[in-house]
Amino acid sequence: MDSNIITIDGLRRRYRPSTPGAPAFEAVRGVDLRVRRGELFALLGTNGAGKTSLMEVVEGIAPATDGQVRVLGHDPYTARAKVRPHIGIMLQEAGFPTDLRVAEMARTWAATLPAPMPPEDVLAAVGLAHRAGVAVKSLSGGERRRLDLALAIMGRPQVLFLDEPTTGLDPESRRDAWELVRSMLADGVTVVLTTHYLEEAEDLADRIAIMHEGVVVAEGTPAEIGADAPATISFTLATGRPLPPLHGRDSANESARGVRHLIRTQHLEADLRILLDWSQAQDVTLDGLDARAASLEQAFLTIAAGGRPTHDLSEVPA
Ligand SMILES: Nc1ncnc2c1ncn2[C@@H]1O[C@H](COP(=O)(O)OP(=O)(O)OP(=O)(O)O)[C@@H](O)[C@H]1O
Repeated sequence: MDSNIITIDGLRRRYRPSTPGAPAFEAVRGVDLRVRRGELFALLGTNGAGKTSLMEVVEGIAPATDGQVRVLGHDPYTARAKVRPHIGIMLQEAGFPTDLRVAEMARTWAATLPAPMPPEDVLAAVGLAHRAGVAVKSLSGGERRRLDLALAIMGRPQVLFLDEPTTGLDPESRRDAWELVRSMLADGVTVVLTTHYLEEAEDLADRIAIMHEGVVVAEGTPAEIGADAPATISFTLATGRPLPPLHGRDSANESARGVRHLIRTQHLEADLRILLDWSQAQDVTLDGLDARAASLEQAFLTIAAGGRPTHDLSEVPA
């Protein structure tokens, strides 16, 4: 059996211009991705990177402008009837009728599914059992996200798409949602997640792709992506003076309290040792010294700043 449950090749999505004659906008600009059976794949990116535009095509909500997408072996748009019974979707904006009560909403949704889980069990799983009799429109933002999640998992999907599932949830509810997602993974469900919470991706994801301006600029396990990013060392010197030779690159800025140095390095320990030996020998203080290992967050910030982690790390030899 093919281990890839989703394949995406050369995907492009263009939006028609809102005014005649204006150029079309290409939100997804040639993306190739593979999602393996049973994994959690997280799609990250800056605002407007094209994540939702891509997800909508993979979910079968919108057609591709160009390229090929297969979900469970079918085109999710043209073969929607074959794909839809096996996928669960939690959109950013669900937009369901808000005057129904939570339990009615859950039962109504269950009636549309071939083999639903009992609605009461699903509401309990997302921590909404005590709100079953409340009108959906009266739920808080976080409670609505939980109801969205309940509806997405109710049909026992093979593939679950979660578009920013924990936005608006408080930290405890977020952890509860993660637990629920983990239990879905343990049951063999494949999960595709978009999120702005890097720790969520770092915690849950087997693999991650980071999008920027319509293309995937980094892909791998959280550790692989983080490892491509530089570690950083920062400190302030009261008076400007040349630093000793380092592996990493220094950028220095004048500040009210002296000169602020930011060193980006692939050799954190070695550079830190050089700096500490140097500061002791020179009898200077590294004020506000901060050293951070490479991380997914660093990789993301490098990309958001317009760089690509694997292309932006040329270092000067010590
Ligand atoms: N219907 C549309 N018509 C024209 N442009 C659109 C349309 N929908 C989205 N876009 C543009 O496409 C780009 C990608 O949007 P998209 O919503 O896919 O990004 P995103 O990565 O999901 O962003 P965010 O993290 O902010 O939700 C943005 O520049 C957006 O303005």
